[in-house]
Amino acid sequence: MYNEPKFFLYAVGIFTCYFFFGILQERITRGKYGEGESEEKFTYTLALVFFQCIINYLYAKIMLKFVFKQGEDTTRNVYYASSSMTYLLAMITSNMALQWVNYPTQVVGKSCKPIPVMVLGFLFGRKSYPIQKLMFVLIIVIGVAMFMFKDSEAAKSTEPAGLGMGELMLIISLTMDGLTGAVQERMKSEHQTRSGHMMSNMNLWSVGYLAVALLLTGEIVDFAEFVAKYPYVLWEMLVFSIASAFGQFFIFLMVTEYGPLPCSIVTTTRKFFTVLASVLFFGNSLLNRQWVGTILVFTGLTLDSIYGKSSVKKPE
Ligand SMILES: Nc1ncnc2c1ncn2[C@@H]1O[C@H](COP(=O)(O)OP(=O)(O)O)[C@@H](O)[C@H]1O
Repeated sequence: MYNEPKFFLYAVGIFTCYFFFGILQERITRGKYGEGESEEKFTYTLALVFFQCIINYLYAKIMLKFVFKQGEDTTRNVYYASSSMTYLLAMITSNMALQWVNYPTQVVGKSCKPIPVMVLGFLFGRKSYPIQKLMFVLIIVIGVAMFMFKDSEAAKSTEPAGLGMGELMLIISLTMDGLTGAVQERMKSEHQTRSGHMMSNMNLWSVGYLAVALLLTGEIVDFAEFVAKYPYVLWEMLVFSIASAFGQFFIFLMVTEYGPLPCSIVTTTRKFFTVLASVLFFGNSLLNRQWVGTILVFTGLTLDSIYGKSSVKKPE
């Protein structure tokens, strides 16, 4: 699978778009608005995701109309309704986790994603994997976590060791990622849902949920006041959402053609390569632990690409 040109193309698409996505996201959410006393931060997660989902939806619709004609969609609405809810909750809780844990901890936590995707895919997605696949995925995840883990940052954390709110948010987020994958697995096997349909419908449902949430929380009012003061933030949000739409397009191609598990392996590997590239780019050398992590990631990926192909249930 990994050596198929199409898989490689989708992976490169995800790597490239999410690279820009990350930069733009940081610019918006960590940027400083205003001067001195009146300096403010951007705290409008719901509004940002709302905007993002609208652009994702429009992009999917445009692609469906002009580029990829994907015919009739027979997918049950309950699948779209539930997977978009879990997809949103995964994004929101992983954002919320940042209030309690630092960014590196969040990334390490979320790099375990392939594990809940496998486990919940098995429990609720009617998908089973050979045991060796589970082993290879574990090797990759342990490698990524070892590579990313920052002893110094973790030691500095003000939170007591163990399960705090941040960890709880990450666990909820990972569970939601796993459930999203499980429902997508069902759409794929029962309805052969195509990428454009899945992307447009999941984002449309999400826009609906977010509209309600924006009204109920009153965030819409605060956000409108913020935009009135700093209108250029809308422009930044637009560029960010376009990067998101391009990236998500490849994500949905990957999910519908290869499945949520390979997709989560690619997105996890992407995070690893981003950090590896930045370490090397800035001329830093790898710590011993990071070398071991790197070797584990490459070993896991190689083994998975050679021996991890088959899924037990689904005839290819
Ligand atoms: N299976 C999926 N279905 C729909 N969207 C997904 C899926 N996997 C990832 N995405 C989208 O891609 C974004 C980035 O995913 P990822 O790189 O795994 O990071 P994280 O989940 O930690 O934010 C997610 O926020 C989500 O919008």
